[in-house]
Amino acid sequence: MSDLLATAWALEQAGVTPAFAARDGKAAVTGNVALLHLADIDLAFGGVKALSGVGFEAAAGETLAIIGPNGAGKSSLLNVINGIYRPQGGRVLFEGRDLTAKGARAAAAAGIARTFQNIALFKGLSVVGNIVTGRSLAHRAGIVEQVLGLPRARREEGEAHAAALELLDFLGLGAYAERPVGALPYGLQKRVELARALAARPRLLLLDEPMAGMSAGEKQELSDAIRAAKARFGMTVLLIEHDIGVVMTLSDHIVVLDYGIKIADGTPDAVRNDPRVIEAYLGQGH
Ligand SMILES: Nc1ncnc2c1ncn2[C@@H]1O[C@H](COP(=O)(O)OP(=O)(O)OP(=O)(O)O)[C@@H](O)[C@H]1O
Repeated sequence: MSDLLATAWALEQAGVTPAFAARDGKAAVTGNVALLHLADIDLAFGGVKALSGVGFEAAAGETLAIIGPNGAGKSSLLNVINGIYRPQGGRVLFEGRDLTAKGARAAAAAGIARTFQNIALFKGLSVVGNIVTGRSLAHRAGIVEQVLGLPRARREEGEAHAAALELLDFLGLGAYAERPVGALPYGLQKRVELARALAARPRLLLLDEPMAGMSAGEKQELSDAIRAAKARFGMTVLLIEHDIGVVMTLSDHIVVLDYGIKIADGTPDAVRNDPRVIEAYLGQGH
């Protein structure tokens, strides 16, 4: 454990909020303040060690890619960050708040949203209907009010619908708003999933293999949509991606895992030339 982390934990024990964002004022790669800080994460499934002592920082506003061969622990790491998995060791700090093992609802409420490797949309529901569900966390009216259609619930529903349409227009999906999601081509469904995650107005957006199964043209469109969304909403993006070309053009910062261990952490240029990274990929036949 670093001295800094030990100090922060001691402060927390004493009831003082740890201020990782103030770590020399900066995060490692981009020089911005750290939004997410993972420290010494250990995760095992029975005898299988999925993650061993993994730690890194994501700076506010950067695009961070997690890469590594199959089985390296990438999806497990994402599930630790958004509270689905409870690590056996280590800490997840988001904006200085300890989210470790607090669960997926706490992570979502703190401002972390995600998309899934296999599209997780309601296929029979319209595109706009799917986006409105992405905003549900922001709804303040209770379920009883919603069922009874009381004024605040009705107003919030109207606002959510208008905001969803605006978001769809922004992502070039306005023409599909009333179409059932299941009837759209795969590339458009992936963009709808991005729109749904953005509807929650996250400060950290987790993307699990967003380009999987896409054509070159669809990858380009989704990359452009991610860049445009970042420019408009200013959030931090953390993505898992196998397409190294996409990773190199989209990311400011890359963390490389191999067998559950972090083997590299730096800028695309530094990581691309790292002998350990080259060996990990060549050794696995990538
Ligand atoms: N729910 C689970 N139960 C048991 N073992 C698991 C579980 N999830 C992951 N593992 C194991 O943990 C290790 C890391 O898996 P993980 O899916 O996180 O890797 P990954 O880098 O995302 O792989 P891929 O690129 O193939 O998606 C693997 O050995 C995997 O078999």
